[in-house]
Amino acid sequence: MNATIIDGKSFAEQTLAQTRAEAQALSAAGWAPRLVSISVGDVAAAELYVRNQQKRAEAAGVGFEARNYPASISLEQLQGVLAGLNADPRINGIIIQRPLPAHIPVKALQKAVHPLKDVEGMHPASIGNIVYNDLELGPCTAVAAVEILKSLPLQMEGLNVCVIGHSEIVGKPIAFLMMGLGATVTVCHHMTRQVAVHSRAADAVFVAVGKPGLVHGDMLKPGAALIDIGINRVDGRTVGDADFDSCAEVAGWITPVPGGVGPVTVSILMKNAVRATRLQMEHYQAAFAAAV
Ligand SMILES: NC(=O)C1=CN([C@@H]2O[C@H](COP(=O)(O)OP(=O)(O)OC[C@H]3O[C@@H](n4cnc5c(N)ncnc54)[C@H](OP(=O)(O)O)[C@@H]3O)[C@@H](O)[C@H]2O)C=CC1
Ligand SMILES: Nc1nc(=O)c2c([nH]1)NC[C@@H]1CN(c3ccc(C(=O)N[C@@H](CCC(=O)O)C(=O)O)cc3)C=[N+]21
Repeated sequence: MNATIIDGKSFAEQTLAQTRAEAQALSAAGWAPRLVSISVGDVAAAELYVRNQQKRAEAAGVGFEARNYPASISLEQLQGVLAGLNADPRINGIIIQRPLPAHIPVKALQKAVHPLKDVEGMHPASIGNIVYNDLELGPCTAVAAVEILKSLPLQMEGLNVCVIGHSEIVGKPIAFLMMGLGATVTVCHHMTRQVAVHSRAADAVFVAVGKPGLVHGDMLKPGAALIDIGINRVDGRTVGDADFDSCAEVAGWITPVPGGVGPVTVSILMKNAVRATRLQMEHYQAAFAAAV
């Protein structure tokens, strides 16, 4: 094996330690950070994520409440729930777990989360801000994947990057973040003719598709960094989108699954929760100062 295995757990711990200190300071000021997670219908897909969020929130000193709504709930009812959470000053962040049932349009729901409580960075306004390189509340998974790459001894300017998968939540924001850092970005998806042609030319490959074994060692340039974002359950085990063994032979660095991007994503979510709480406190203080 050639690749250095990137330790996402210890990376996440560093971020969490900082977040814990900030959460304590906010709590002392009467602004204890608090998150609400909303799952609708089939909760299995996001269950692991929610469980890890709950655990990490407790460790970071962030309040956490997981809510499940039945698949029969309407968009209007969910918008009502969100309006209540937006208006509640004790709630500082709202996470809408994906996937949602087919009758709930995800964009309409994300739009109903107040932008200051959008801890996953998925409100159309937050997504739009990425184009302006304004990352106050960036989308956690994309930010996590990019922060991992930034920690490697590679120069981001001019780096040839291949992103496989172009979802709104992962692939597209990664492409924008990397462009913002000066990389040259190629984005592949299910209509791309030969993904291997693009991935083999890249110094860094991000993969977020949801297909185990999609990326093989022969699709990589020797020494490249491989950031595997996929989370798949196969025979009761969690695996990524890369065939780990063959990729580790060729890559210079590789993120394992589990223990790679996943824990870092959760730590960025907690960081965003603290940041959102601080923004809300400042917003409130400014409004109060203007009123007196
Ligand atoms: N670690 C973490 O924190 C997170 C991990 N994940 C994981 O990442 C993976 C992707 O999630 P998500 O982005 O939400 O998934 P989506 O299903 O929304 O998107 C998958 C993307 O992969 C593309 N795709 C499908 N088949 C191929 C192919 N053969 N070659 C290249 N691209 C292809 C699709 O393209 P098209 O639209 O054109 O079909 C689409 O853009 C999942 O395993 C998920 O569990 C997700 C979020 C967070
Ligand atoms: N709105 C929304 N945002 C998401 O980011 C989102 C989502 N919905 N729906 C579900 C997927 C999946 N996902 C995971 C993130 C981290 C781990 C994680 O922490 N995994 C650990 C543990 C794995 C294990 O123990 O098996 C690891 O990779 O080491 C898992 C899964 C986020 N997703």
